[in-house]
Amino acid sequence: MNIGIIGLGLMGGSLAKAVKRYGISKKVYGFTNSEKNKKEIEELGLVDELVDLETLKKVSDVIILSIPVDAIISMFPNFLDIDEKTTIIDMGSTKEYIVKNIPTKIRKNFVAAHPMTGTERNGPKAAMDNLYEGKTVVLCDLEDNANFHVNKAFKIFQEMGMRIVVMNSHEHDVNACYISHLPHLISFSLANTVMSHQNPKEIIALAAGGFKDMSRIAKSSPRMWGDIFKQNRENMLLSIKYFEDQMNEAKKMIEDERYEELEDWMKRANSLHEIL
Ligand SMILES: NC(=O)C1=CN([C@@H]2O[C@H](COP(=O)(O)OP(=O)(O)OC[C@H]3O[C@@H](n4cnc5c(N)ncnc54)[C@H](O)[C@@H]3O)[C@@H](O)[C@H]2O)C=CC1
Ligand SMILES: O=C(O)C(=O)Cc1ccc(O)cc1
Repeated sequence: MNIGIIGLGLMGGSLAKAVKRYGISKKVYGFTNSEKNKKEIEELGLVDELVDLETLKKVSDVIILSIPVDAIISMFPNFLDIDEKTTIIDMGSTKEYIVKNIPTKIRKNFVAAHPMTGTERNGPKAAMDNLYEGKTVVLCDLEDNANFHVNKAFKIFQEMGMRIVVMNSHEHDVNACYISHLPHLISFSLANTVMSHQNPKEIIALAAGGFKDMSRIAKSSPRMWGDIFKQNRENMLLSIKYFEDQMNEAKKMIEDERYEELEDWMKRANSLHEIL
């Protein structure tokens, strides 16, 4: 089998490394729309060959889309003439909007996936050797795919040492919102709160582990996250409301000096770690 990867940043570059290491792909082809990245991809030796999109479509048995979630949607028209045996897999962080917009002609070929692994870094230099091993990948709405394509996707992810979870795309987006999208928004908010202070350097000079833990993902790509917040807008708005409710509850208890209640509130938060 030959795999073609569109977008060779953190996710695509790491995937290229994994499929090569496990011998999953005879040859690994890549396509990027960025001249700057081409040089880096070649210097890092991420793929066997960088090709244009039309060539990638012809030579690949499986096409992997590891580009921002709005770019995935913009790519759809390019795939209307692909061979019925070509599998397309997207790695986007949102799923419902993507699945809803897959053209009927390629719906059976298009497997919607979300690897639950990553970092705050982006671009080809962020590609890692062991990003996927032992991690979970969510596959969505598989009832709309042909078995031939589902089996190919299972084979690739299993051979990379991943655990597969199957879920509908709506449920995926609700869960991903609370476990990933809201935490990223909170981290961006915390970073902006500190950066809006009159002397952020003085504050940051005191930063210990807790602040570093909570602000690491505020370094993530605004381009990538802007698309995710847009595509998961409804779930984001609801989760922000619930988060505001918690902040307001804490604020009120501090205002009213109800410190025993505040402790109980924190004890309830501690219990998360009994199930994490
Ligand atoms: N960063 C993370 O931790 C995770 C990201 N994802 C998803 O994976 C996808 C890729 O994310 P990353 O690899 O982190 O981003 P990245 O920014 O590191 O890499 C994306 C690459 O795609 C290229 N690209 C953009 N539009 C393109 C187009 N139309 N044609 C060809 N190449 C194009 C860019 O030049 C860039 O190098 C996104 O959909 C994201 O939501 C999923 C799980 C984790
Ligand atoms: O860096 C981290 O801790 C992440 O949570 C990375 C991440 C980003 C986006 C995803 O869709 C999944 C994982």
